Amino acid sequence: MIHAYTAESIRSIEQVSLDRDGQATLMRRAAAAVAEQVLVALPGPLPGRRVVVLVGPGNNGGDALLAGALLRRRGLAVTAVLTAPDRTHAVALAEFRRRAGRVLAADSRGVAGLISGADAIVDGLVGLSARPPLRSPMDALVTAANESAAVRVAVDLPSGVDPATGTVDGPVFAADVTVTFGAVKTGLLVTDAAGQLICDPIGMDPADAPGVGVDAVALTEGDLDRWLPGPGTTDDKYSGGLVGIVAGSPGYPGAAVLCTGGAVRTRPGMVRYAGAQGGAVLARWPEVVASETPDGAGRVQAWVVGPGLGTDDRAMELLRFVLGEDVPVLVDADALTLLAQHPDLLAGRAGRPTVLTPHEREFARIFPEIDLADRLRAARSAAATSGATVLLKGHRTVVAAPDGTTAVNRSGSSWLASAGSGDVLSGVIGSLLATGLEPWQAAAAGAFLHGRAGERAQAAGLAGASALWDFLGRPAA
Ligand SMILES: NC(=O)C1=CN([C@@H]2O[C@H](COP(=O)(O)OP(=O)(O)OC[C@H]3O[C@@H](n4cnc5c(N)ncnc54)[C@H](O)[C@@H]3O)[C@@H](O)[C@H]2O)[C@@H](O)CC1
Ligand SMILES: [K+]
Repeated sequence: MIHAYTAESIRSIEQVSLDRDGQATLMRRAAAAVAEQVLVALPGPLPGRRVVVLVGPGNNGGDALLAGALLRRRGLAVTAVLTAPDRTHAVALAEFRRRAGRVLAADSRGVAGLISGADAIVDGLVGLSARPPLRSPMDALVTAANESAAVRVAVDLPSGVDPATGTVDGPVFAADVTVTFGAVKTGLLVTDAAGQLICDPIGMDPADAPGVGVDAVALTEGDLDRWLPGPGTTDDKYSGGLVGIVAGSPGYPGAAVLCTGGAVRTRPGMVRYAGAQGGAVLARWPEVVASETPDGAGRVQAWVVGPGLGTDDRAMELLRFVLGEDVPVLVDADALTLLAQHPDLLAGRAGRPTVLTPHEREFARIFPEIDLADRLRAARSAAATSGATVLLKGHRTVVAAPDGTTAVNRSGSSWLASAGSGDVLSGVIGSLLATGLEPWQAAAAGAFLHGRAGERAQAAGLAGASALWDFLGRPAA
């Protein structure tokens, strides 16, 4: 699991190391970590390779200059472009000059050509103290860097990203690799500008800083192995999780099949389908037990309601029934539209585990007063006000529990933005809810599995939401 921290927490963690090791040591370690990644990213003979280091006025620029000095020692041709020559980190600049690095002011002639012809660009414009949007000349340098074919390496954070929220306002350095120090900043989980994320402790340890807590997490494969062990010899269909699906309507029979498939392929428990599309569901999933209505379905340990359900009176009746049940309920798609029209339904579930899985348009319908610009804050405030766990879909899906526990999903590809993909996700999360995972765990693990299935389907050259089914299981060792 990746733990991420607010910028304020990072500063507290950093302070402990600063007091112990001193700033010069931390900067040297940071610079070494950055230089190493530039070398990794530039295969082949190194002497003469052209590196441009973009240098802002703070310590982030200092790290970048010291990394540039190390690269000079390896024989690379390094030019530092200074955005504020009179406020540049003096010690780092002196070291860079001592290694015969070339120094230019950002407004010098030839900077644009250097950037476009570089083999690697190191972004040391702004780090932890960044307050986007980037001001001139940083904005223009970042735009030029993004147009270059060079490998882009960000120091601590891609400039243009808000460290706390991951939001972007204006140009942002589109990093291939981000080398971050001490601990991951929350914004790095949310942004898609960071590329490959490498966290070098440089001697910092969150455990050293009293009172510092994790702000958000991102799951990794190991978490899934821990949370979802394979079935044991004493397991039966009940211990594997028994999920009920209320989905599909005459207009959208496919949603019932897609959603049920997500559940069938996620856990080895049992899936019940309750609704009018039992014929279509059973034709594809013979292992499912189908009934006409949820009240006649028999025992379930969690319900999923909404995909393709429609928004007519019948759909409303089904939603009312399911929300009246005591087991965990996941509300998706058309059922979210109905919830937006009848907020009382959710209020009536106080204390019973509920998961909402809106995309941004659905979210805006249910929570019209919440600003979506900061997706992390939006999901958190929706969870706090509704009492439900909220999974806000997006390129980086965010899951927030009512108590503020937050996960950001880092698996997946844009391939997942296809029709029916969300129906599969609901089925996946429903089956995880039925195994007894906490709602935020089920939602976060479901988003991870779904994203990973998207990556694997894409790698196999397959498209269409039903392709996800075959890739939800544990990858073969
Ligand atoms: N404190 C320490 O001892 C260490 C700090 N480290 C580095 O230091 C960085 C933080 O350094 P600083 O606090 O000096 O600040 P930064 O280097 O992040 O930012 C420098 C300055 O940029 C300006 N700025 C902010 N937003 C801007 C915008 N949108 N447009 C234009 N200018 C903007 C501000 O005046 C800010 O003070 C970390 O990200 C990391 O790279 C590392 O060297 C590890 C040790
Ligand atoms: K940076």
